[in-house]
Amino acid sequence: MIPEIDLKAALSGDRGALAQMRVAAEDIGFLTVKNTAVSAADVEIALRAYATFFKLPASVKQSVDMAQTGANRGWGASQAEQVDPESNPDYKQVFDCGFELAKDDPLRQSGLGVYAPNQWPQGMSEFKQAITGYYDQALTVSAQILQLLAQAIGEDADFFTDKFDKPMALLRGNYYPPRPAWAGNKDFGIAEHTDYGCLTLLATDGVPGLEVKLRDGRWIPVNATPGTFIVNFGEMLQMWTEGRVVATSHRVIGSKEERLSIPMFYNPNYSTNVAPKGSDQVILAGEHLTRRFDETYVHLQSGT
Ligand SMILES: O=C(O)CCC(=O)C(=O)O
Ligand SMILES: [Fe+2]
Repeated sequence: MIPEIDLKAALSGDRGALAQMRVAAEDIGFLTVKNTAVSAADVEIALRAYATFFKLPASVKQSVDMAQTGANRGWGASQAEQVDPESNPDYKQVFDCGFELAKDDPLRQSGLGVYAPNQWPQGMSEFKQAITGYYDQALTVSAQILQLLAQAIGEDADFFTDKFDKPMALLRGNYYPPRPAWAGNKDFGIAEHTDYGCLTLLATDGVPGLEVKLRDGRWIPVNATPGTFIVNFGEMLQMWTEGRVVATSHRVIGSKEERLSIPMFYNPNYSTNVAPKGSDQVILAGEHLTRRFDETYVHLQSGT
């Protein structure tokens, strides 16, 4: 039911893959992708690095707690994020890192949270190396998938290219501990939500957990083992394409088994106009994204 695309074949012009891409983008909002330049072993390196980080004592993780910097860089504790106002804050923990601007880029002085400096825990150079290595790989694959998407929806293959040369791309490690004994029906690993940006490239450790909401309201599981990826589209792209590309709700309830997932949230340059294509409005990608982050992070909400 969820289309699966062979990326290598698709990039060499397989028409069937483009048709699949169109169904994924316009109907379901999800696809799985295999045969990319990122191998299972590459993903395992990133998974192992995150696993090591999340097992550190809370006191060490607190040294890079994002609640201290006000930007989404570093560690986010359990309950730091509430993606669904109807549910309780999520019980997952996260570690976020983002795009590194060039040293002489004037945007570095801008103080924009979406380009904030990364926060790496002291004395863990292997962790930093593993995660930044995977970050670059995930950027490449995300850009390739967007190229296909552009073609699938009738744009030039390079429609997105210059709009993503300083991408507000956020790589996240999600750690879901076993579902806590106290968890009730308003508690989730991550509650029902749609992603905020354009494209999400998700790797997981293979433990099931992700569920996607169909139009009839049924929830179906989607799984991918290291080396294959789950891809979905976000609210910004839905708005930009006048609803042609759909942002589909998803969630993780969680189970007895702990689980790791690694989404790359791939978003355009801050100043890209992502207003509906046919309109004469101007909506800056960076402002749109910042507003959605502010609504989600418990530490950025006023009165809490
Ligand atoms: O862990 C997953 O499978 C999904 C995570 C997710 O939806 C998110 O981080 O936005
Ligand atoms: Fe998500």
